[in-house]
Amino acid sequence: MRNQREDALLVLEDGYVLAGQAYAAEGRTVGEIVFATAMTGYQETVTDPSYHRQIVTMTAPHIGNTGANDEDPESTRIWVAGLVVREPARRASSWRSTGGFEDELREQGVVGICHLDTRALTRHLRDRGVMRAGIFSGSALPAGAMGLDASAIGVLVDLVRQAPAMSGAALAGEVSTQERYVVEPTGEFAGKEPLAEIVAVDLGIKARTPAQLAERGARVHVVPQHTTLAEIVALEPDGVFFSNGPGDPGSADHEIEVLRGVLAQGLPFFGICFGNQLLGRALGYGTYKLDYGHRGVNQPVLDRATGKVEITAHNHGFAVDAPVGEESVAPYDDGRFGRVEVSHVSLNDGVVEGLRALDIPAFSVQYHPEAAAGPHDAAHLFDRFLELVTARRQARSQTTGEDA
Ligand SMILES: NC(=O)CC[C@H](N)C(=O)O
Repeated sequence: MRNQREDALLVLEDGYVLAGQAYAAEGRTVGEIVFATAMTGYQETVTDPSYHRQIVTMTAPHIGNTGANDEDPESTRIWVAGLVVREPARRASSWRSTGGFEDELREQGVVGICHLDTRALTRHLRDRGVMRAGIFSGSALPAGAMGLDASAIGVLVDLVRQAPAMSGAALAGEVSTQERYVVEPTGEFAGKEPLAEIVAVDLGIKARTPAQLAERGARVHVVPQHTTLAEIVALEPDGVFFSNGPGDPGSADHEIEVLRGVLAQGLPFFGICFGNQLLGRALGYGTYKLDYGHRGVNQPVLDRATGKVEITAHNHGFAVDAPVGEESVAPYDDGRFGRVEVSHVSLNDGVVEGLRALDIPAFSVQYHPEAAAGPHDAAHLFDRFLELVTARRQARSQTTGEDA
């Protein structure tokens, strides 16, 4: 905790400005400003690689209350481009805490701002849509800026407008692992022959995702974003998984080409979030940018097949443009991948939240069944994937057995 905070400004590309005080590191940062409504899980949020190049506004008014620990991060570093909080905790209190959250952010150089009206900011973003923004504090503030001098603010707005836009951004390669690694089965499956071999393409993967598969008996080969179809096939997987990740799915051409190859081989496929958008695109549907996206851990989603509602974790700014209602023939290549249905929709705004192919073993969801942080309502989707991959493994071993 610090006693003296520097002045800070939050400046949006449309000229909206809020004054506050420096939080975490001082200096300057730019990115797309979004808001996240989770009341818990701030460590999981800031370490989610899908937030790369985004400044995250926490709508929960107190951040840092439970400190920081080494167990909750979802990746090896903090990815958010900046953090906006109403009121930093003055004292961390939790038996799990091993340090302060703000200290952790500062050590990793994350520039933030606090003591500003995050409710007004969130309403502004809901009205106008998410946009680029910058946080400026300490020596990054030009003279007169805190007095809202027009030319000083103009300089900052110009800096914000020079930042790259999220639309069109291809960012998965910037967050993906550079080296392949393996997550072995855990729990009751530890040390046993894996039930299945799964290749998980890391487009910004969260640690809980391979962990969920490993807990169900799979051996998970986590591979870099630039992995080719031939490299995936060489690992002889029983199924392929595409993770969440930052950026615009409309720019992920390499991934879509690889995914079409995976689907054409009949390999079982499961995708989460970015992975759902890429399945949509591989099948020939479009994607589009939402006005302000879904980010939080209490988003209601309807499973259209069962009529059940799941309360789920979300972090997405783009969505798939596919017809909700009757099944449709996937438009790609004259329908070579057969029929598809929108399996899940958001009960807040009707946005497509899941896809299921009816003629090939592929499905995906726009939300986060790995639930880190968030409710565990959707964990059964990992069971569904394991059923697909183990069924294929059994069918394959029977064929090999007959051949032998
Ligand atoms: N969490 C994710 O995978 C996000 C996917 C994509 N970058 C979006 O914002 O919609």
